[in-house]
Order: sequence, then C-alpha cells, then structure tokens
Amino acid sequence: MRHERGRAAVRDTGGDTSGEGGDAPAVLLRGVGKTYGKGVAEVHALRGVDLEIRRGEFVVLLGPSGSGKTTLLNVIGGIEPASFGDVTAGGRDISALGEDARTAYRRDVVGFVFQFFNLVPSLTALENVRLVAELTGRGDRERSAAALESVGLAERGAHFPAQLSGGEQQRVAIARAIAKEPELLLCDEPTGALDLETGRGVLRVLQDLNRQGRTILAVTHNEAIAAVAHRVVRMRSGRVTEVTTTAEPATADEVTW
Ligand SMILES: Nc1ncnc2c1ncn2[C@@H]1O[C@H](COP(=O)(O)OP(=O)(O)OP(=O)(O)O)[C@@H](O)[C@H]1O
Repeated sequence: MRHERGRAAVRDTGGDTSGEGGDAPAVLLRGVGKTYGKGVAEVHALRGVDLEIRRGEFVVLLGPSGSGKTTLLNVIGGIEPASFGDVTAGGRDISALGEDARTAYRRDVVGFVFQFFNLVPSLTALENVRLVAELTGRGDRERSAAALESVGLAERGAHFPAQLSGGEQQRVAIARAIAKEPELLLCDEPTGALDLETGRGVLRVLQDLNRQGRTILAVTHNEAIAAVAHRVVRMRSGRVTEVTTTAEPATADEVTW
C-alpha cells in the first residue's frame, strides 16, 4: 500500500473543472460552508471545503465527532443546502437548485445508506427495495430482484427485516439505494451498527459495487475502513485537513477493527 500524504495529495482535490461529460468529476466542491443557527447559537459546521471526487472512486471521509462529516454528506446529497460555496454533483450545480429541483436530484441521482438501515418493518426485503426504486420510475420487479442479488440476498426477498441479521438488513438497504441506479452512493457510517464479520460483509458489497463502476462516498469514525478506499479525506472542525491516496486499497477481508 502506498500513501501520499500532505500537500501533494491535497492538490489532488483541484483539477480541471471545466470539462463536462466523461471527464467531469462526480462531485466538485469549492469553498463550501454550512452555518447552522444565528447569533450565539451559530455553528460553523463547514468552513470552506474544497473537494473533488472522480467518477468511479471509493472515497472515505474520516474525522472526529462534530467535524462536519454528516453535514458534508448531506450537502453533497442535496438533503440540505450549503450556506455558501459551489457544489456540483451528477453534472448539476446543486448550489443553484431550488427546493423542488433539489428533491428531484436527491431522488434521481443519489443513493443513501444510513447507519441504522431504516427499512420499513412491515414490508419484505424485495418490497423495501422496490418502494424507493418506484419513486424514480425504475421500480420493476426484475431490477429490484437484481439489486438484491448483487448484495448476495437473492434468496431473502420474501423475508421481513426482523427475520434478517443486521448485516443482511444493511445489505437490503444498499440494494434499495442502488436499485434506482444512482450516479452517486452516499453512506453514513454504513458499518457503524455492525460487528466485524457482518461489517466486512457490507464493505465487501460496497467494494464490489465500486468495482462495477459506482462512485461511493462513505463517512465513518472507523479508521480501519479507510484501508478499502482509493482516497481518504480527513476532516477537523469543518475543514478538510488531509487527503490520502491509497494505490492498492485493501480488500474487505483484510481490514479489522
Ligand atoms: N441541524 C443542526 N443544527 C445545528 N447544529 C448542527 C446541526 N447539524 C449539525 N450541527 C452541528 O454541526 C457540527 C458538525 O456536525 P456533523 O453531524 O456534520 O459532524 P460529524 O462529523 O458527522 O459528527 P458525528 O461523527 O458525531 O456524526 C456539530 O457541531 C453539530 O453539532
């Protein structure tokens, strides 16, 4: 494994921003800030973040609690708008979108995976996957079944969440996120609620999806997970402090925590 630390690697986040189409980055942030509240209650969650994520990259965002990781994920995913700066993702200038256009972007371009799976308990695994895909007009049974198969759960489509392990539920949540074929998969602590073995299973699925060409950004506290990424972005106090490139990412089976 080769690490390129410090300034040279941080320069990675620059690059030509003019191109559209094939060479356009999956995500490009320039001077992005997010401030919550007003006056004495003001919190500067992001303080001028520059970041580029290329198509097909697997990027892990690491940082201590409160450093702004989830805020950054939410801004990239269109869950909340930046207070200032430019956000381009999926070929769109997200910072310029109104509420409705941001909702459409979130629905059509981004797949989300959360720490606590958020499956609907009264629906089967397959129904959970279809439910979200249907919102984008891509909810046919075959596509949803194929998504379940791609996370190794082809046989579990008729099971309810309570009949599945935590790792399996998270894999259903990943299938749900990818069934609509998003350009970008955003994961917030995807292994945070899982033990080592089931967590590895989830990482394995994410790595497979990435090898098939999906762009993935995963937020975590867990330093070990960084080993599977192409690049690791470290944050502190709302700023990117370091970007590390890994020439040969580890496989999910090689990481331990
Ligand atoms: N809706 C909100 N209103 C006010 N402050 C917020 C809000 N969301 C986040 N913050 C604050 O912004 C800062 C960054 O929070 P954020 O959740 O992005 O950090 P994080 O790195 O993801 O932390 P953790 O690892 O604990 O989830 C924190 O100080 C947090 O308290």
